[in-house]
Amino acid sequence: MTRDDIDVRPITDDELADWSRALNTGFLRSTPDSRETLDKRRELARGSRILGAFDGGRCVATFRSFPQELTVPGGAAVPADAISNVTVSATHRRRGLLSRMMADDLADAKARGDVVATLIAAEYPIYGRFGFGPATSLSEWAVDVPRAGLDPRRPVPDDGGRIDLVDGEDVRKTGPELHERLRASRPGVIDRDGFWWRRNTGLLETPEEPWKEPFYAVYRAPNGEAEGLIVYSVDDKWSDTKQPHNTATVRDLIAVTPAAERALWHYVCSVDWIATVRTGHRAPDDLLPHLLPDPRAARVVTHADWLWVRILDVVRALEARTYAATGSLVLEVGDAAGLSGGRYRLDAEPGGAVCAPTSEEPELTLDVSELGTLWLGDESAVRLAALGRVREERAGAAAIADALLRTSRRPWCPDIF
Ligand SMILES: CC(=O)SCCNC(=O)CCNC(=O)[C@H](O)C(C)(C)COP(=O)(O)OP(=O)(O)OC[C@H]1O[C@@H](n2cnc3c(N)ncnc32)[C@H](O)[C@@H]1OP(=O)(O)O
Repeated sequence: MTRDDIDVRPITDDELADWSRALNTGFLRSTPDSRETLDKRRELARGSRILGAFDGGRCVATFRSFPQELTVPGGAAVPADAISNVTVSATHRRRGLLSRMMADDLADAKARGDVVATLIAAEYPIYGRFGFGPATSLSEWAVDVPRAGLDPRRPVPDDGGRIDLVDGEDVRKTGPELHERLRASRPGVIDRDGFWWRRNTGLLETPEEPWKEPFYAVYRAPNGEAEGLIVYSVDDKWSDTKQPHNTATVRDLIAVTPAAERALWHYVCSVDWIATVRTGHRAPDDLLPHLLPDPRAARVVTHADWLWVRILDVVRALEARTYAATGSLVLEVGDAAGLSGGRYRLDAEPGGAVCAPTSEEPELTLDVSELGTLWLGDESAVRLAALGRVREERAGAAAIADALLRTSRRPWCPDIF
C-alpha cells in the first residue's frame, strides 16, 4: 500500500462515530461508544478541529486540536493550539500518519496566528521531532498525616478566615473567578471555560470516566473574600482496626494567596479518619511540604514532565513575557519544519522585551524544541549547554539566558487535556 492511499483530512459530522471508534482503538479501549457516550463526545468536540486518516473509508488515525490560552511569565496569555486525542491504529503505525496530521495542524495554527502549540505527551520520545519541548513539570506527594506534626486540637483555619463545604453549583460560581486570578499570576496555567467547570463538577460526564461526586470546600479570608478552593475525594473504607486509614485524593486546589494555600492543605490534613493525603498533580515548587512541621511527611510519589510547548512565532512568544533582568541575546533558532526558525535578537527587561530578526552574530544556537523548554522559565540554558542541547557561540551566553528567562516560581499547568 502506498502512502497516498490514505486520506488525511478534517472529518465530517457523520464521521464522528467512526473517528471515536478509531480513538478508542488507539487508546486500547475495545468497548464501542454507546449513543449516549457519542453524544457526550460530540459536545466535548465542540469548537475543536478534528482530523482523521481514512483507509478504504475506515478511520485509522485521530487528531484533535482546540483554542487555548496559556499564561506566560508576567501574567499575559498567548493564544495556543492545544493538541489532544492523537492516535494511529496499530495496523497503520510508523507510516507517517502522525507526521502528516501534525504538519497539517501546525501549519493551520501558524496561519491562524497562534503563538505556540501545546500538548501533554503520552510518551516522552514522540513529540520532540515536531519541535515540542517539555516546558513544565509536576509533582505529586503522599502525606503521611500522623507523621506531619500538625496539632490535631487546633482549629483550621486559625487565621480568622473560614472554610465552608459547598456543592458543585457553588463551585461553578466561585471557581472560575479564582481560576482567573491564578491564571493571571502563574506561568503555565491554561484557561478553563464554562464547559470545563460543568464537566469537572459532574454536569457532563466524560466518556472515559464515570462521575464520582467529590467534596468541595472554599477558604474565605477574614474579610470574607473567597481566596481558595479544594476539591477532594475520599476512599470509602471501614475497618475494625480502630485506626484511621482513609486516603483523601486532591483533585484540584486553587489558592490565590499563601494564607489560602496554608489553610486548605491544613484543612484536608485535619479531616478525621484521613491518614494519607494524595496531593494530585501540583507545581514542583508547591508550598505543601513546608506547610507541615515535618516536611518529610510529604513523600514525592510522582515527578514528571507535563506541558509540552512548540513555539510557532518566536517574536510574539518572546515579546509576550516579562524578564527577570535587563539584557540582550542573539539566538539562532533551528526548526526542521520551517515554521519559526531564524536568527533573533532579544532585548529584554523586567517590563517586557523587543524581539526582531537580525543578521548579527549568534550567541546561542538551539533547536525550537529547546527554546520551548526554556521559554516559560523552568529549565536552565546552562544545564542544556552541559547536555549539548544548546550551543554557546559566545562564552557566558547560556548564563545570560538564565538570568533573563528563569522565573522565581516555577511554571505549572494544573490541567490535563
Ligand atoms: C497529545 C496526545 O494525544 S498523546 C497520545 C499519543 N498517542 C498514543 O500514545 C497512542 C498509541 N500510539 C499511537 O497511536 C502511535 O504510535 C503514535 C501516534 C504515537 C505515532 O503515530 P505514527 O503514525 O506511528 O507516527 P509516525 O509514523 O508519523 O512517526 C514519526 C516518527 O516518530 C517516531 N515515533 C512515533 N511514535 C513513537 C514512539 N511512541 N516512540 C518513539 N518514536 C516514535 C517514528 O519512529 C518516526 O520516526 P522516524 O521519522 O525517525 O522514522
